[in-house]
Amino acid sequence: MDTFQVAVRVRPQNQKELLNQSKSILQIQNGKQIVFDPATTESASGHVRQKNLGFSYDYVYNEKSTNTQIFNEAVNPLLDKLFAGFNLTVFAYGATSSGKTFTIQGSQSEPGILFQSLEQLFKRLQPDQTLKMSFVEIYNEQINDLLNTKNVNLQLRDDVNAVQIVNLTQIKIESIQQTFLLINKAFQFRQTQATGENANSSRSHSILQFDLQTATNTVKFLIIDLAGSERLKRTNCEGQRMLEGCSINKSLLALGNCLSALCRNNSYVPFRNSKLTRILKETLSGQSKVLMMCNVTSSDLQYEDTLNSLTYAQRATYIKCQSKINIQSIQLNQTELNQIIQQLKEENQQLIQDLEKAKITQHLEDTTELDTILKELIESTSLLYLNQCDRKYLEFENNTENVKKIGELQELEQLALEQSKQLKDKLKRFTTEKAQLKIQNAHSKIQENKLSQLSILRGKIIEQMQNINAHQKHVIIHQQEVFEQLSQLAAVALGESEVAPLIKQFKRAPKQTQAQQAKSADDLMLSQLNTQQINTTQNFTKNINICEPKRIQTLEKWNANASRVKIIPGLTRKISINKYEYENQLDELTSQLNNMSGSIRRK
Ligand SMILES: Nc1ncnc2c1ncn2[C@@H]1O[C@H](COP(=O)(O)OP(=O)(O)OP(=O)(O)O)[C@@H](O)[C@H]1O
Repeated sequence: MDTFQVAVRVRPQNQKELLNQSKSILQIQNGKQIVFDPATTESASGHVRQKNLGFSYDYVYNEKSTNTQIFNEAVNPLLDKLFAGFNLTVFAYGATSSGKTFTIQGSQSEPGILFQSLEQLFKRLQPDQTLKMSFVEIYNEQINDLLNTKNVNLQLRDDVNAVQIVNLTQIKIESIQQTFLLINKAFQFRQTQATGENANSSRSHSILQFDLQTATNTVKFLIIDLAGSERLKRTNCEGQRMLEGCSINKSLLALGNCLSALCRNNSYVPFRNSKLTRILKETLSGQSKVLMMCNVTSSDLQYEDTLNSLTYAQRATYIKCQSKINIQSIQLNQTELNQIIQQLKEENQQLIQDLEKAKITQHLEDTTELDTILKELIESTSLLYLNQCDRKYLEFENNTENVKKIGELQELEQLALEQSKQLKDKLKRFTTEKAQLKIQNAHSKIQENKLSQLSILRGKIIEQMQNINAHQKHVIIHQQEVFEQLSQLAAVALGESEVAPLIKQFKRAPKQTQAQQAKSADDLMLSQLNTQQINTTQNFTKNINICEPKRIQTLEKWNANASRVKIIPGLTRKISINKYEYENQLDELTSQLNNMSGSIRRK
């Protein structure tokens, strides 16, 4: 049995996915293999992508698989190992709303693997063994005690082999009922919020630990429900939710980096980069049996997320660490000894096979390592371009509310950039012709990703520009009409000699700009957004206000006549109004013009 096992679970499509008639992009081939975007798939948008990527794992579960089936096949055998003296960690990974919490906690009718494990723990517990429990969450890089809510922001302390959480509450548990109550209460304190994708999204990583103790030995069983990896755009998160999202993504990226280093057997593994990876150091460095439950949906609405999760999980399958039995001073009965002997035999067999493989296929291992690095490079550059394009679009929107998001995206870009740089450095040692060819292919793929992200960005910007232009065009046409009416009224109030130059200036302005600036149809349309024209309009309305006394004078003269007819040179319409209509119209038109100028400027 491998020390690090990976199971993938595909959840049934949810209401949103069904309503959108989304297509399935996953094809489960057997209990161990899955094809992403198989050759026959067509997405909801009709666009055929067909990456046709095959992945294999220790277990693959489909939409109909139940928590009980998963527990019996993947978790229960690991509990044997726990009782034989091995530490054990089960963690759920996946995008937001992919079903992690459902797998761990389950529902009333379908208890998750946590509750099923608990039943087994109590069933197998020997009189000389005790069980203790602790429960924390990591929220925004802060560790909070879920068994004592006053105990927040706990610190970590490095011991020889493990990292300890200082002042952590540990409660001795003696019955299932007592433990259920404690856990259910603790869940209420866990940070959850509604996001665009999940009405009850976990915003923290939760780590539940059971210590199985005898007089001489302690083994640990960790059940971890990670917060969902998320693309900030998809979850529509802002403010606090967005900060949480960034912190979640950062710690998951740190975990991914540790997994990569482990699968390449690097001597240095960057555990210290996040609280999550510091806590998991003991688990991941071979002192624990590990089951990673990777949750995904088959819907093509989550195309990128599913691909990312499957790739992340695939990387974990390369980890070949040897778990050590957790011996302090251990007294084992015959059955336990037999189990350990069997375990050691299996591992020994595995080692012999690995050694043989290593001797014969040294260069193949190099190729595998190169493949892994290139795969990660493609992933991290894709993430980089995605973030860059998201940021560029926010910058284009030029909205003050975006400033914070832009800063956060820049931070993520920086991380992805650093990771890509490190990976590129690693590529330098692969110098054979075959390796160079692979590297060249990967670079073409990276370039392709970049171009496709840029073309999406370009499409979004053009669409937005067209919306803006259509709006501006409409406002300008309307503005000209209003201006014309206003000119006539103003001429009555101010006299033609004062108004005529302003009218001339107003009418001439667009021609100058068009001639100077228009290079294409788009430019021509944009040139109508004429600052000079707006300025003239504003001056014009200002003049009318400044000339208020003159206007009153004119109006007084007007009293003598009940109505008046006037034609202004250069304007086509006649006006025939009385004093009150005149005043009302002038006020209304002036304010309309001001509003429109403001509207154009804002756009
Ligand atoms: N296998 C499944 N069968 C039925 N319903 C499921 C399954 N998996 C998930 N769901 C439902 O999908 C929704 C989202 O699942 P869940 O909350 O477990 O996602 P999550 O990955 O924990 O999300 P987040 O990271 O946002 O906390 C829930 O309503 C859950 O009941």
